[in-house]
Amino acid sequence: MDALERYIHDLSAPEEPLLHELDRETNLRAVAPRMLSGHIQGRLLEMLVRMAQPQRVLEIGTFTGYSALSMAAGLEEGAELHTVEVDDELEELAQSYFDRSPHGKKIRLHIGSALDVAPALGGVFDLVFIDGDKREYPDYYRMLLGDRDGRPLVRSGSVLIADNILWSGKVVEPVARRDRHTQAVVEFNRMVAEDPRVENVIVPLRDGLNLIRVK
Ligand SMILES: C[S@@+](CC[C@H](N)C(=O)[O-])C[C@H]1O[C@@H](n2cnc3c(N)ncnc32)[C@H](O)[C@@H]1O
Repeated sequence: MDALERYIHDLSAPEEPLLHELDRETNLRAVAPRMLSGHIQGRLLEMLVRMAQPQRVLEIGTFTGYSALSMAAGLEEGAELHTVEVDDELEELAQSYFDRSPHGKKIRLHIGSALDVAPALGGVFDLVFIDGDKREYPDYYRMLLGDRDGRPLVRSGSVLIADNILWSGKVVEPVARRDRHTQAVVEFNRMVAEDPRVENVIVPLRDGLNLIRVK
């Protein structure tokens, strides 16, 4: 961690001990621990949830549960967070941390692809954190806005937060060098920027967040 990063960490709200433990355990046990949101992004997600006061949150891509627990900490009592993970091997670890957290009872963990699970949950979501497979980002967006089956999963005023939308800077590489992940992230960002139904701003925190509000 460089001096500026250390400064940011030291002068932001500290990481909850349970989240610190989850970060460490993820680093010991998970195949790609870098996928975890981490202290500062987790605190930002918590803050955004606290400000938007959603009653119903959807997360696409639970991984070990760090971002779900961060968002749940910002949720009011009675509000709920549905988090969807396609890899059933992650279920036990994520659920064990949800069970230990005072905010865990607000979280419902679903195993399966969000493209199947989310529409089946019914209703609309006030806030969505998109953090699944980058190659599927355009499909997640179509699903959420109702462009797949005519039934939107969001409403006017809903907030979408998409992670990794700078994809380690590869989004500005020449077209010929782009792999499938990069192509999909570039397509997603363009879809959002050209969609008159939403307004958005890209925040260059960590690997980039696209903050999107449905008009
Ligand atoms: C970047 S990680 C999520 C990190 C987590 N949100 C956090 O901040 O700690 C992406 C996760 O999405 C999952 N995933 C990929 N495709 C998915 C899909 N279609 N539906 C649900 N989860 C999916 C992967 O298995 C992986 O665990």
